[in-house]
Amino acid sequence: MTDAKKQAALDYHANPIPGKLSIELTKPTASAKDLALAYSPGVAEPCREIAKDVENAYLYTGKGNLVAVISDGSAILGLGNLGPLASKPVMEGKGVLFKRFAGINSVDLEVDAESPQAFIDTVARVAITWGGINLEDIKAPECFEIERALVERCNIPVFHDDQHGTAIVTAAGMLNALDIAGKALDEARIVCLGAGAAAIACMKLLVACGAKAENLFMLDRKGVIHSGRDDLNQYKAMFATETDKRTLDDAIEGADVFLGLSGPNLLSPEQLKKMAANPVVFACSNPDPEIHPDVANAARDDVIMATGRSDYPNQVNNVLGFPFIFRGALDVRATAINEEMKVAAVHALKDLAREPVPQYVLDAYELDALEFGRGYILPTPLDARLLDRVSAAVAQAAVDSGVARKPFPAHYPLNSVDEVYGG
Ligand SMILES: NC(=O)C1=CN([C@@H]2O[C@H](COP(=O)(O)OP(=O)(O)OC[C@H]3O[C@@H](n4cnc5c(N)ncnc54)[C@H](OP(=O)(O)O)[C@@H]3O)[C@@H](O)[C@H]2O)C=CC1
Ligand SMILES: CC(=O)C(=O)O
Ligand SMILES: [Mg+2]
Repeated sequence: MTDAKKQAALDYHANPIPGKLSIELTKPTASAKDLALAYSPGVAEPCREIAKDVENAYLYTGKGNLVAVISDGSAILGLGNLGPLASKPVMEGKGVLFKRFAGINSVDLEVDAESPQAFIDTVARVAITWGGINLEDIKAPECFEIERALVERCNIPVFHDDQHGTAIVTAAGMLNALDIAGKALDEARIVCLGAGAAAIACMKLLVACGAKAENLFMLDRKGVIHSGRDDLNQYKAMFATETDKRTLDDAIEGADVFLGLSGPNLLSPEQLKKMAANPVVFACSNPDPEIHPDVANAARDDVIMATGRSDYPNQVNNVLGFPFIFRGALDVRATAINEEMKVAAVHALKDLAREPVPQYVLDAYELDALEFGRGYILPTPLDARLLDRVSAAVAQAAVDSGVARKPFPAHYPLNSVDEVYGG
């Protein structure tokens, strides 16, 4: 970013008041009578009802439309471990996206925990407060055990966005991009740079969608993850291949796909030139991709290029997933976000990209035209149809797979966030 853009970003966060979120009141408070309902003595009545039946918390408090965005700051975007407080702008940012795109209220919680177990215990003790938990920017491998333990201990959806949100959006974009390239997922040779939270989940979901394990190379800081290595954790070991390739230079030769979930500027133009025809490059590291789109497009004119950023075409970013996945899950009061719900979200996203783009989206991106193809493999976050398409698909999958505690919402389809509480 230029110095001017960096200053603009700081000004945006600082002015007119610090931060990006505020809390609003939903009930009248103008009179003494109002206060007697909102607080003492009236507030005692819902307390008594919830004590009789915990389900009443959904009726008398904001729990059912409230998601906690929780981080320990150990893997903030691609910036690394900057600690919990430095993660707050990102967590507030996720809250902005929850509210703006799905009408979901959120609180951000930055936890200064001395160990994964301390983090788990802290979150588990306060989990009853919310309708769902979105774990964010927690590094691998700790994130896997943290999510597993919290799923087990909480009876609300617990979802590590960097794993599953990213994997859902990546899989949808990948299916479309390969289709445009004239290639099939089950034949594509895929190189994944990064072997952390996002990378492991993306590769697992791509395999579930049809990618062949023998066509995958995953790399971490030490190079290709192969079966001769004795320094692999159990999550990386699942992707260890029998190969003599050791470096990105070796693995990238003839590859159909490069998926970057690692750090900035790690794929060179020379390496991109070694890929097969019509290469698909998802350089998803934020804020700076593994290869800048301008550099990639200059290196070859047949590349199908995506990044995690909002300021270039083809944004492959979990913002296309988590707001709507939680919307659908909350609206059927799902106890979990399971594989069926994730796959339903993949297909809803993939299919929406093939429909004509509304004029307001073109206006928002200052474009004359946008249609399914190399420069448009996924809907943009500003496409209001995401709210209904993805949420409805997720809600239906929750009902069909038996994790919903309420039927498919009668107030769907959702045309806007103004409709999320029904009529
Ligand atoms: N576009 C999107 O929607 C999303 C993008 N991301 C991006 O993905 C990246 C990883 O995030 P996340 O998985 O949460 O973080 P993790 O800390 O869990 O994983 C980071 C991984 O990147 C690897 N890595 C870092 N530097 C290098 C390098 N120089 N060469 C090879 N591998 C490297 C690490 O290797 P090692 O294991 O050896 O340490 C590790 O496997 C970030 O840049 C983040 O912004 C994440 C989520 C969503
Ligand atoms: C987008 C996101 O969640 C990340 O880069 O970590
Ligand atoms: Mg993240």
